[in-house]
Amino acid sequence: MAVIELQHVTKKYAAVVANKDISLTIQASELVGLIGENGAGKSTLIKQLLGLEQVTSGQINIFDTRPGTAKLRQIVGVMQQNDLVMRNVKVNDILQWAHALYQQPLALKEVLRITNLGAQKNQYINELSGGQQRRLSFGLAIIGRPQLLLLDEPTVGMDVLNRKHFWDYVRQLQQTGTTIIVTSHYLDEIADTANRLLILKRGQLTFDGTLIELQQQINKTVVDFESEQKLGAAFNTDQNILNWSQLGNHYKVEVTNSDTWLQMYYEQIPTFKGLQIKATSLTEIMTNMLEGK
Ligand SMILES: Nc1ncnc2c1ncn2[C@@H]1O[C@H](COP(=O)(O)OP(=O)(O)OP(=O)(O)O)[C@@H](O)[C@H]1O
Repeated sequence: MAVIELQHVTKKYAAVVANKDISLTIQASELVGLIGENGAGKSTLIKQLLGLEQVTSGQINIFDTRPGTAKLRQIVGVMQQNDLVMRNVKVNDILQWAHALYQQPLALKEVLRITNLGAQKNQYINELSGGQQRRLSFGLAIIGRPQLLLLDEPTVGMDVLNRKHFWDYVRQLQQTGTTIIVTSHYLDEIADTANRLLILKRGQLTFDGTLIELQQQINKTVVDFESEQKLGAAFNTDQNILNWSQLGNHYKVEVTNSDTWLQMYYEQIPTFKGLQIKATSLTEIMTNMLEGK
C-alpha cells in the first residue's frame, strides 16, 4: 500500500494557483525532499496532506484514507513553520500533554535526549532560542512514533551540531520504516539526506527523481586541477568542454562527460595536481533553474 497518493491535485487561492495538477505516489520508508523557490507551493502541499487546507480539485489519499482524520492524527507527525503557538507553557508540560495524546509514545526522557533539550525542560517556550524552539517542535512531531513525518523547514535556526544530530535521527527513523517528507532551502542538507527529490515551480511538479537522475539531466561535471602546462588552446577546440577558466595554474573545466574527458587527457593527468571531479551540486542546479539557465 502506498503511504501517500496524489491524483491531479490543484489548489487555488483566488487568482493564485499554489499547486497545479500534481500526481505522485510515495511508498513506505522513502525520505523525500520537497524543494522549490519561495512561494512554489511546498507548504500548501503539506497543509493539504494534513487536511488543514482542502484541495480545489483532485484527490489525496494517505494510508488509504482522506487527510485530517483522527486515525491519521495518531500516525502522522508534523513540524510546520512557526508552529509553537502556545508561548507561556513549559517545555516539560507541553511534552507531557503531547505524550498523553498517543497510544505508544516515546518516553519524555528519550524525547529530551533526542532534541537535546534536557537543560531547558523547565523553561517556558517563549524563553527558548529559535533553534531550541525548532527542536521542541521536532520532539512534538516524533513523540507519537509517527509512521509518516512531514517536516516543513525543520532546521531553521539550528546550530551546526544540533542540525547534524537532527539529520542523523531523521535517517535513523527512515531506516526503521518511517516515511518522511521534508521541505528546506538548505539544499546541501536535502542533497545529503533525501533519496528522492520533488521540485516545485510555480505550483507545478517539474522534477521527481533522485539527485543522480537530476545531475544526469543537467549533464555537467566540473573538473578542477592545477597544471603548469598551457592547456587553453586544446580546451578551446574540445567539443566536450562547456566552459573553462584558469587562475594561475588552477584550471576549472566544465565538461559534459567526465569519463570521455579523462580518457582524452590520460597522458597529461599524471602531471595534474589536486585533481577533483565534482557533479553539479543541488544548490547550483536550483540556482541555474531559477536564473532560467
Ligand atoms: N492562505 C493563503 N491565502 C492566499 N494565498 C496563499 C495562502 N497560502 C499560500 N498562498 C500563496 O500560495 C503560493 C504558495 O505558497 P506556499 O506557502 O505554499 O509556498 P512555499 O513553497 O511553501 O514558500 P516558502 O519557501 O516561502 O515557504 C504563494 O504564492 C502564496 O502567496
